[in-house]
Amino acid sequence: MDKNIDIATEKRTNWFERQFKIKASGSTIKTEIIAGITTFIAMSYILFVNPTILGDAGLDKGAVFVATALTGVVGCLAMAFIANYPIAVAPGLGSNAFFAYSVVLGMGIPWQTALAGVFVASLLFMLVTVLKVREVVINAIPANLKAAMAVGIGLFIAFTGLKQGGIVVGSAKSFVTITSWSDPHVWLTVFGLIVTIVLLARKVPGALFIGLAATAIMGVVTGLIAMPHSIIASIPSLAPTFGVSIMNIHNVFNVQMAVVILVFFFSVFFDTTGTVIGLAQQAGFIKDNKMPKEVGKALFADSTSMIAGSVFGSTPTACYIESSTGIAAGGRTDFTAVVVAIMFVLSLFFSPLLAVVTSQVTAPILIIVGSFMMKSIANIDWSEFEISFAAFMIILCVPLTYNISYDLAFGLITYTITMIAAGKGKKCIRLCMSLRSYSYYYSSQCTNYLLNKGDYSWINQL
Ligand SMILES: Nc1nc2[nH]cnc2c(=O)[nH]1
Repeated sequence: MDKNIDIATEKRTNWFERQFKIKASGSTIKTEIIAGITTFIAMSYILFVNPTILGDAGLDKGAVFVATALTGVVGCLAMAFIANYPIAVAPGLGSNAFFAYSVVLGMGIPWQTALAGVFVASLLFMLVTVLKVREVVINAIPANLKAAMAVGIGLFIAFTGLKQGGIVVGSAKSFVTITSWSDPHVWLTVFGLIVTIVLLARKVPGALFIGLAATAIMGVVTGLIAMPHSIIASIPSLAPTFGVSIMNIHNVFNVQMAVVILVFFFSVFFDTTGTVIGLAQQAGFIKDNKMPKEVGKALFADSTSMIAGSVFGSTPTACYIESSTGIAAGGRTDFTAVVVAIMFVLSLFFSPLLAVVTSQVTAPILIIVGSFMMKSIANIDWSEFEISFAAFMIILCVPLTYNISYDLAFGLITYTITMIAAGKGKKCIRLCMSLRSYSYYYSSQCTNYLLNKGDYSWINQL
């Protein structure tokens, strides 16, 4: 009898090891669990920040809370079982602020249509990954302009944070100005900002989450935020946002939405590619400076979760840079990502805490994440005027116009003018030609894939 139990346990252990290769990776189950929990703590603020930001755009907060958690579950499991990486996936901070404040409130696009745009962008992302046209996409927009977009969106997010927190206010004389400091809510934002930047500077794991929690507690203690009625409750309904993206797909066929879709697509694509390579480097997965084949699978996993997220009612997903905390804690296998997925499931019962996450509580995070995006400014070639002026126009106009289609248009038009004037017009034309020939080649590849439907071996070749 004991022998039978032993054999059964050994079989289970073998399955577990075959699946997650924990021993083979030089890790232990305990280390992987600790790594998963560490990553989750570092990123869990998104569960409360996402509903607050998307709530400003008119989405139901309870539904977005559930959509965020479910997207995290799908994303982490997809990353674990498709790419086998210890990387967590959830709706990205940055794209949600961009969705709410620029696309919906700035450009006046209904949130239902914007969500349909996220769905189309995620299909495009998946198509590009499956057809392996990574390089074409990477080369499609000049590197300097891509970097400028990230910087501009970073400035935009930080500006939104300053506005939400009440630190920067409107002015009839100078357009914007500093607050009068008479509103105590503004001081709550300042408190949160100071606590969070001190924690970040001291490299405390989960600094953003702890900063958010400290600001919310300070708000409740000082009476600036109402006490929540409870901490645990049943799961809110997903009905207000579920499937809305698909039902509104007919509204995305116009130029304005085409630009929004491209911006979502490009920002997710470059974010995921960059983050996965950075994290794979940290985990020691990159040998001989060769791009690991799992990068393609990670892009596929991310696009899968982005599709799921947009159907649930959430904004584009990202491979979370916070996964670096779990990797630093020793996480080396996909089991780390599975643990994060389990934590997301458990978090579904904590929705009442949403009530204490007001805009003063999220403002410090927006300002800080904006600063994270500034680092791309170093990738812009400031020595060549014909390049740098277009980049400058994009950076300047993203926060000032609140309208990404104008920014991209300003950037591309000034880039074309200055490049032609500098006698480098051929570079722009060559780019268009290569895009056209790639599109012919890959449309035939696409047909092949469709004819081979039912055969999923191609996932291994991503
Ligand atoms: N890479 C990445 N990490 C994040 N962590 C929180 N939001 C994001 C995001 O948009 N991208």
